Amino acid sequence: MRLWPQAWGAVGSAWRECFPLQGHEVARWFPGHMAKGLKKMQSSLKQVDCVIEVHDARISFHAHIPLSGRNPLFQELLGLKPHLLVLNKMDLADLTEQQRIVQHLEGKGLKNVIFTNCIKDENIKLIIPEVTELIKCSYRYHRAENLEYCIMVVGVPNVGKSSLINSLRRQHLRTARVLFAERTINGLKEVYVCERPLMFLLDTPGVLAPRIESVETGLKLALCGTVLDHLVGEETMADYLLYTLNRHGLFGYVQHYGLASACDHIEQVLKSVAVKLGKTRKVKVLTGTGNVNVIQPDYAMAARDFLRTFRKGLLGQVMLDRDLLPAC
Ligand SMILES: Nc1nc2c(ncn2[C@@H]2O[C@H](COP(=O)(O)OP(=O)(O)OP(=O)(O)O)[C@@H](O)[C@H]2O)c(=O)[nH]1
Repeated sequence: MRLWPQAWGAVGSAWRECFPLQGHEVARWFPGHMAKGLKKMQSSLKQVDCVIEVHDARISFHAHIPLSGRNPLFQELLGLKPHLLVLNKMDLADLTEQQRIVQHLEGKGLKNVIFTNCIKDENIKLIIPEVTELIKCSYRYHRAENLEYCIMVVGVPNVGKSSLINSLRRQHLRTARVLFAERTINGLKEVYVCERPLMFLLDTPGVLAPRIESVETGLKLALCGTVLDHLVGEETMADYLLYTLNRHGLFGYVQHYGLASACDHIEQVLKSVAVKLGKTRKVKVLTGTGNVNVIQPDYAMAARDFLRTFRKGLLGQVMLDRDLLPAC
């Protein structure tokens, strides 16, 4: 829900112009355990006709950052394959500037882009015809004689790769009958998704670019559930979320939590959230007369709820990359 600040008595409020990023070590948030997954993907690429890269639509501008940064060979092979970019979770994204996003991505060489919602199967039917066309227009090397298509689905963790595969199966397989025994290629599961044309998708583990360009990018990825929240810190993430919502004029949180007004101070917001949810905790305080138990708002629980509510889309649709949109 988009409301203007004055609706909540915040007339004249100046929202923070920037978020304090110092003191955060982004490298620590993104564990380097992804090399194994990359290796499996790299060795399977020769048996693949097309790559579907899935990204979170809320961070569309980061979609041109190659997943494969560390491994030039993988990147090279990936570059030879037809490529479709799926910007998923469109239901959670503010797509007011969809046209400009698509133009920006085209400028970066990403010409085939489809926005999807895998929960409601929105735009899913566009994928197989697009992939088929891309393969038909490409050179398949030694696979030219092969009548079945093998598509690799890649993307950072939690963007909806498995959901996309399930959604494609829902849309294209009329029968629950298992027509093909499950196969694996280099340990990656191959899933039957379509009969005509005969198409299999290769599910891959979520893989992140080895180096995240900035703390702010790290925070955006974290808000999208790409890393475990506790590695970044729920309260830091909640603060970055509040900063973003206020800057974007998204004050749905005020109504959702029954706050008196919009506010840019995370501590105050989390306090109100905790009180509203009845989340308190006992803390021992040392006084002159000994230990006393004091009831305090549970800020950690409140931060978790704030993030969960945002991820369910209950605080409004957001484009986390809005600041990166090039000026017209
Ligand atoms: N709102 C919304 N949620 C989605 C959509 N697609 C997937 N999800 C949710 O996003 C979460 C992650 O989806 P997965 O399909 O497990 O993502 P993944 O990319 O396979 O995750 P990894 O295996 O960790 O790499 C799940 O809770 C899904 O229900 C979508 O289009 N909209």
